[in-house]
Amino acid sequence: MKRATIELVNEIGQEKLIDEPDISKLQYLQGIISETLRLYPAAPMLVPHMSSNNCTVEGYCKVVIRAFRYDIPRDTMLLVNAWALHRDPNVWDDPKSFKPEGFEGDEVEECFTKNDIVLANRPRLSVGRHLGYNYTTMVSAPYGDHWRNLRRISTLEIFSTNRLNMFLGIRRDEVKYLLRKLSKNSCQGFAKVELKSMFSELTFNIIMRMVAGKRYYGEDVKDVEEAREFRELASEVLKMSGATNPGEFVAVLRWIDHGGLEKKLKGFAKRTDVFMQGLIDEARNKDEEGKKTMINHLLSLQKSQPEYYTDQIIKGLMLVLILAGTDTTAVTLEWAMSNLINHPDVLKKARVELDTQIEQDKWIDEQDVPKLHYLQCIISETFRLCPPGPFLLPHSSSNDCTIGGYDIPRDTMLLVNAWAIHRDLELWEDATNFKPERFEIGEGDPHKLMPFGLGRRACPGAGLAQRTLSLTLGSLIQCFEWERVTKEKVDMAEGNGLTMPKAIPLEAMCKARPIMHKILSKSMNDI
Ligand code: HEM
Repeated sequence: MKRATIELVNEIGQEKLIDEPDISKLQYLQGIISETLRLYPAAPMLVPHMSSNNCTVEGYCKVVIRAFRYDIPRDTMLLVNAWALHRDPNVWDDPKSFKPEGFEGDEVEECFTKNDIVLANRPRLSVGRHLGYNYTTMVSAPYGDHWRNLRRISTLEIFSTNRLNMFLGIRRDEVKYLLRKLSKNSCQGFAKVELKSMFSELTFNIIMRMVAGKRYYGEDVKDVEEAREFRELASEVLKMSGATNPGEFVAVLRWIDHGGLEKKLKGFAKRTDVFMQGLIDEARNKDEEGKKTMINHLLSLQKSQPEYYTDQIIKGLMLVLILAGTDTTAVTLEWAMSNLINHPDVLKKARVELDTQIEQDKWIDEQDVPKLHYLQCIISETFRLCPPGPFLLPHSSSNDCTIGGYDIPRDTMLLVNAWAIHRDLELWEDATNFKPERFEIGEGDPHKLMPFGLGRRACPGAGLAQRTLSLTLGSLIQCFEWERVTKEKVDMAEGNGLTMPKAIPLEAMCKARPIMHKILSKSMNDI
């Protein structure tokens, strides 16, 4: 009580009544609430869950220091004993005592750690100032109430299971466009295809159809001029968002840029803003309430809460989805296919799984994915060896802190070398080889694989990315035979860029399998 009172007086003063925006400053008060919920959870067994399909529950047991995996049949009731977990002596020090300060220590798990809070900030880079509407978008905003608000909006209005299910039709439709394009010359025999640009078109079309209901790449583009402008902007935006002034990372190099990057970013941000505003105005003028695009949805919320859902917030959200949600997924698909083509045995095993788990002649659907364990392992192994964000995104310390025994001053930029952690010989057996099987038996500590980051600032789009990856990769394996263009293995050299691209875009030989003819013969609505 005494410590909480001192914190309140220090952070708020004696005259002012506490208000909700003050809460983020009151770490000890939050510790008291967390500690109360730990010892006295209001729902000790949570609420019963029910498995709607056969599934596997995987985890890591700290008591016996090994991973476990249980096969659970459909219609099983699952009760989570939160009360017992909260008092487990293998997880908590002195579990029966009431100690709010435990939530300040580094030893406490994941999102409760002090470092997770201290490092949930972002450095103020030029990209965030110009393209990120002066650090107000979800990616660039400092840790605080505004950022929390954006995460809340995105969790509820964009990435909720309900919303993702609503957009399933778009993902299926776009994957079908891809399959059709690939099968153009490959129905009679093997044909050479360049996959990088196809994956890029797929992910841009998926995101832009979700955001604005527009297709800007490939066939069936409605407004050719608007699409051309978008494509030009998109390719520049991706280049620019990865652009950094070396001076922002190493102070000695500040002289290098002379303001060149700043100037470019400024002009470019203006053009992007005009384009996004155009899309919002168009949706507003048409007032298509029933149309289920993200813009329409956010505009309907704007009507009831105009102070919250301003045009700028909506444009920021659109931009973030385009920047963070396209190239990342496209690059992962390209690395995954490169790995598969270099490992025909893995490709074969994945196809056998698809052919046995999915009814004959039926095209894979997102609902089939939980049955496709090996496909999931291939995606995890691709993330391990080829993380699209090798350094995650830059974090910044909002206070002095200690990381692994090092004293780190406030406002230090932190880059996490996920690429190196994913190949650390102490963490992974046979670390440099592509072996999806390692994930079949569980790979120990789940935190050592971090393609989406960890903690508060972790990627909110992971669910959407996983769905798109599974459906696309599953379809490519199910519908085509794949071979290398030459006898040589696919070159796996890494190029430069914010999202780690392949240095040489992937080309491969593909031949349509019989199921492709069935898919092509059905109309979009039948499949
Ligand atoms: C394979 C696909 C993807 C990968 C590997 C990936 C990876 C990441 C990583 C590493 C971060 C930074 C985490 C950190 O700061 O520590 C991040 C942040 C973010 N990602 Fe993703 N991402 C992917 C797809 C997506 C998609 C599809 C979307 C949305 C459509 C998305 C939206 C975001 C946003 C908004 C952030 C910023 C979160 C914040 O700062 O609060 N990502 N992502």
